[in-house]
Amino acid sequence: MQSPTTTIIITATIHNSNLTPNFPPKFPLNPLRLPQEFFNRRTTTSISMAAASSSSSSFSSSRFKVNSKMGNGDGFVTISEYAGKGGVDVGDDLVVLFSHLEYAFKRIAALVASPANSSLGRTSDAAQDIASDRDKPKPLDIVSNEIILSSLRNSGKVAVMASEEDDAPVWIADNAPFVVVTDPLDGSRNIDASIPTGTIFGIYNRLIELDSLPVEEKAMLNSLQSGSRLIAAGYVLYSSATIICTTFGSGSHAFTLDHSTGDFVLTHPNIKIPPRGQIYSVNDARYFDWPEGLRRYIDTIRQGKGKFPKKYSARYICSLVADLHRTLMYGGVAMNPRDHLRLVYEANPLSFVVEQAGGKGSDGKNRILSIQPVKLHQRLPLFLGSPDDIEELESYGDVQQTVNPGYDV
Ligand SMILES: O=P(O)(O)OC[C@H]1O[C@](O)(COP(=O)(O)O)[C@@H](O)[C@@H]1O
Repeated sequence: MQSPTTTIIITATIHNSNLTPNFPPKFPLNPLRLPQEFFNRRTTTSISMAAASSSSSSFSSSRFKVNSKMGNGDGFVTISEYAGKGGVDVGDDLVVLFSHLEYAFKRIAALVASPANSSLGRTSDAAQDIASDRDKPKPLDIVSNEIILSSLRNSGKVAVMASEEDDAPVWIADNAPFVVVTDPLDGSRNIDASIPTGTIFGIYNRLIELDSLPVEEKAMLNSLQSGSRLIAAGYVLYSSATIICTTFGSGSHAFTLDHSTGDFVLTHPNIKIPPRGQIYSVNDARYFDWPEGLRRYIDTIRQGKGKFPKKYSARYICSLVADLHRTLMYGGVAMNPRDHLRLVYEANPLSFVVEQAGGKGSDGKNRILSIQPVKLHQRLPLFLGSPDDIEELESYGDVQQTVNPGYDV
């Protein structure tokens, strides 16, 4: 289905005396395997990162630098190296958990890219018979959920996992330090068209003050922590490249899967979302179900009559992680104005990443990370993006879609 990052290795002998003496290149044309000089030029630039902002964090990572000394001296920095003692030092427990998560993400990347699994993207006949709801979990969602659960169990570091695919949180181990919330495979209904999909995850400390409660109760309360208590979060984009974009509370950083080594290597350190973009991302077939304020906002920026005096362009993949990743790179606003996306599994982790990149996450009125979840599968409108764009959008007041008739596609 989806193709993994492609490594082109030029092996042909070129018989053309007009070509420069340096051609053909003696190295594989893999962007993650550029010649040492090239990578050194980029990595010798030290990158300062702001102090961790979450007071509940179990580690402290005041100011730190990423430079060419980090890693194995080959110019590559893996997530473990970045997060480990030579890097930001988030603590051994979190480094171990991440290495197990990475394994799960690689398995899901292989799964969504495998021709053998194309039928898993469809809702099973049995499921179709009992429900017309388009939210019905598909086999790929379920398999991805099991992959993540198995990695979390094997890590020994997770007390409870709450997943969009499960009705209730799964208690895993009594004394393990972390709580993981996840949407294992978002956008899976796009899979038959090879459109990018994603995993979303958030990590909290286990609340030890709840340890004496019955299992079901402590599982639920640990999972309902406010987004402001996240100690790490991120998303994985399964697209032309497989990318983990993550934050430990001190900037957002993206690591790209190098298929030649199986490592996720740091390719986008300290991402900064542009303060304003020129792209809006929304399913605007819903225009006539929108409230007046949102219609006016979109009409205004389309015509270049907003605070930014240029006409905006529209982009909408209908795959949240992909729409957000583009927004982080280019700026603008990605939104779903109806109460469709989940606070615990989607809005909170993604807002943490966006805020750490200098952007904003809002429900149209309030900062997402300050909303206390009251239900595990709570849904809400979600607006993520450049700070100036989100502020302008919020200034229209009436931007949350309350009409939600349910949509077939
Ligand atoms: O139908 P809408 O409102 O455009 O929703 C699209 C959004 O739904 C999602 O597919 C998630 O919904 P599901 O949980 O039903 O898969 C996102 O990836 C996407 O951004």
